[in-house]
Amino acid sequence: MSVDAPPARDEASPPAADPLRLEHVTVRFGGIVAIDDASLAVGAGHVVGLIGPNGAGKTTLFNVACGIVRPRTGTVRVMGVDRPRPHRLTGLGVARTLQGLGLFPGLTVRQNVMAGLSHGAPGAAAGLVGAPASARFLREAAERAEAALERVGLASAGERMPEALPYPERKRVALARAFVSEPHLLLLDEPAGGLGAADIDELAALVRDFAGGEHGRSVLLVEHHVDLVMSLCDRIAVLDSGRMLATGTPDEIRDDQAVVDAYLGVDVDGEDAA
Ligand SMILES: Nc1ncnc2c1ncn2[C@@H]1O[C@H](COP(=O)(O)OP(=O)(O)OP(=O)(O)O)[C@@H](O)[C@H]1O
Repeated sequence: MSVDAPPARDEASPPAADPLRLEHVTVRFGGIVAIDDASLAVGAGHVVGLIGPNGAGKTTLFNVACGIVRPRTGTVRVMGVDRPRPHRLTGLGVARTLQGLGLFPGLTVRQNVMAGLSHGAPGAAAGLVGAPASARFLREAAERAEAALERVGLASAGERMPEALPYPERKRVALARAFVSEPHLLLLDEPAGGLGAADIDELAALVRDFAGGEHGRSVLLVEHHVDLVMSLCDRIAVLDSGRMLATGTPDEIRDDQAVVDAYLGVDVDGEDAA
């Protein structure tokens, strides 16, 4: 990393077009068709949920959006850029969290969050503690990391090692690492995984706070926790066996018989759909 200051997002000018647009995407792993002609858009200022049964292809489609999986066919546009590589995402105003944690075990909590400001992919975190980063970069990155930690309720955790924190707090460190670059588009893969009800409520508040306001920030949320998706999302897309089964508002998805049959099974209040 050789920049002089952490990347700043221009809050006054969110993207005019959809921050994320996937069209007719097909992904195969050997003989398995993981994604079959699926399309998905996340509009400016929208929170979009991606749900579906185990093995439906949610993480694969998420990884297509992140540039980690290259689809065989289809259009992938992220912040107006065609099929950007993962290392370009931060520079484009995109941040992501992955399933699980993905924290760097040898770095402090603050350094982990600072890594969310680096443009380079491999070795990016090392750049934060090594020679190439300037003193000014490190000072500003540390300040921004502290602000992000404060935002997720971990103001005093910067000097600690992630493995010393309880799992829900480590999940919040991962979220702070995504928030620190002040992205226009946030991609979250199962952020509620392993969390209890109180932590899920806090997560919902943090995502709502991120997406709200006049800045038009957008979120793609892959999640099994249907109540969270229903309460947070403007629109929901439902994948089943790699195909897009339905897209719509939470109410439309809740009432969609094909979705109920394939995935929901019982309504979100916990009563039998039948
Ligand atoms: N790297 C891979 N190699 C081979 N098959 C894969 C690979 N990744 C995913 N698959 C297969 O692709 C399909 C979609 O998997 P994916 O993990 O995207 O589903 P998912 O909806 O995220 O599932 P879950 O909810 O269990 O996380 C599955 O059949 C899976 O076994």
